[in-house]
Amino acid sequence: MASPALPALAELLAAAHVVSLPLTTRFRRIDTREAVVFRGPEGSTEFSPFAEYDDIEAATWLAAAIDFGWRAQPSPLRDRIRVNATVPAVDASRVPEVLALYDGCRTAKVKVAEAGQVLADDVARVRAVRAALGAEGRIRVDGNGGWNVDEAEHAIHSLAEFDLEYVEQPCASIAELAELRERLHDWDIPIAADESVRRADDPLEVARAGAADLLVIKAQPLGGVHSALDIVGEAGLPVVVSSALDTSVGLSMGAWLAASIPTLDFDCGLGTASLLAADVTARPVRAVDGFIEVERVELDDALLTQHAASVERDAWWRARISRCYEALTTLELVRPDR
Ligand SMILES: O=C(O)CCC(=O)C1=CC=C[C@@H](O)[C@@H]1C(=O)O
Ligand SMILES: [Mg+2]
Repeated sequence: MASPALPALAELLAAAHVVSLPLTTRFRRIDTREAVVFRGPEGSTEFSPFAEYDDIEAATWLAAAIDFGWRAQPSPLRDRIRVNATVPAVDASRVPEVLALYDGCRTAKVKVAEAGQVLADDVARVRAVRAALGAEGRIRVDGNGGWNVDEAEHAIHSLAEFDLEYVEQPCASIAELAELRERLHDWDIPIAADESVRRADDPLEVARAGAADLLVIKAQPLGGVHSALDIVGEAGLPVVVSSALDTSVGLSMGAWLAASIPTLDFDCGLGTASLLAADVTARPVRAVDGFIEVERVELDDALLTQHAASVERDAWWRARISRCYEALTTLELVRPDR
């Protein structure tokens, strides 16, 4: 499929606001989230690849921002999305305080396998989540590729008593996921792929390899709503739409994607506005009674000014946008299938 025409770089830069938002809880080893939000002709949109991503990887996130801000979106099939609470790798004693940030969520995703922690930390955290949610609650864990196959097998056996809905990216590689899936065959614990989708050269490889039971799908890393929908259609596996720790604008992109997927059986990881201590809109996309609304987000000028990034960071992001824009014109060489 040919890429739609890009807006001019000058138009993108003129529409851009670079912000730095404090987090309520340390997550992915960061305390502030930097993002660029834009007022596009179709509505507000976001570009917020993590700082360590190179320009080629970040260019796909820019394609997503352009898609959502400059291109008409599919008609949503639902007007609200059920979301999960996201529990960072905090001490078990902090679990009630973190869960309290998510109004009415019946599902929690718990970070495990954090560098510098041990399995007992994970077990204590997941135990505290089960105690807080009760028997009806759904618990999934996310290892972010932090275990090898033996460690993952051992950890999952230790966590199985808490009745896991699935385990997200327990190991880093597709080959490891496939082996672990074999070993867990009799345990009936599904494996979800996240990094093996969003950071892979080919997001469908993990599905083709039969290395996962479901896919975690994120709008920005997959090039936007249209592109992610194509991937979901081709993968033929159940999916969970999740955030990239976006501002409410990026979350609205994720919500739009989730609302456009015909079958959505899992609660989505789009409740993460609760991890931000500030946002770019007066009406943040936060869980109410366990759901977020599917709607366009209005940027708030006062908040954009209040949380504007420093002059240096603003210049860094604008230079990054310019380089990614340049890379977008050559991206087809990198990903010939899209
Ligand atoms: O899925 C969720 O519940 C929230 C989003 C989330 O966990 C993540 C957002 C951003 C970066 C990732 O490290 C992380 C993830 O691994 O899924
Ligand atoms: Mg993940």
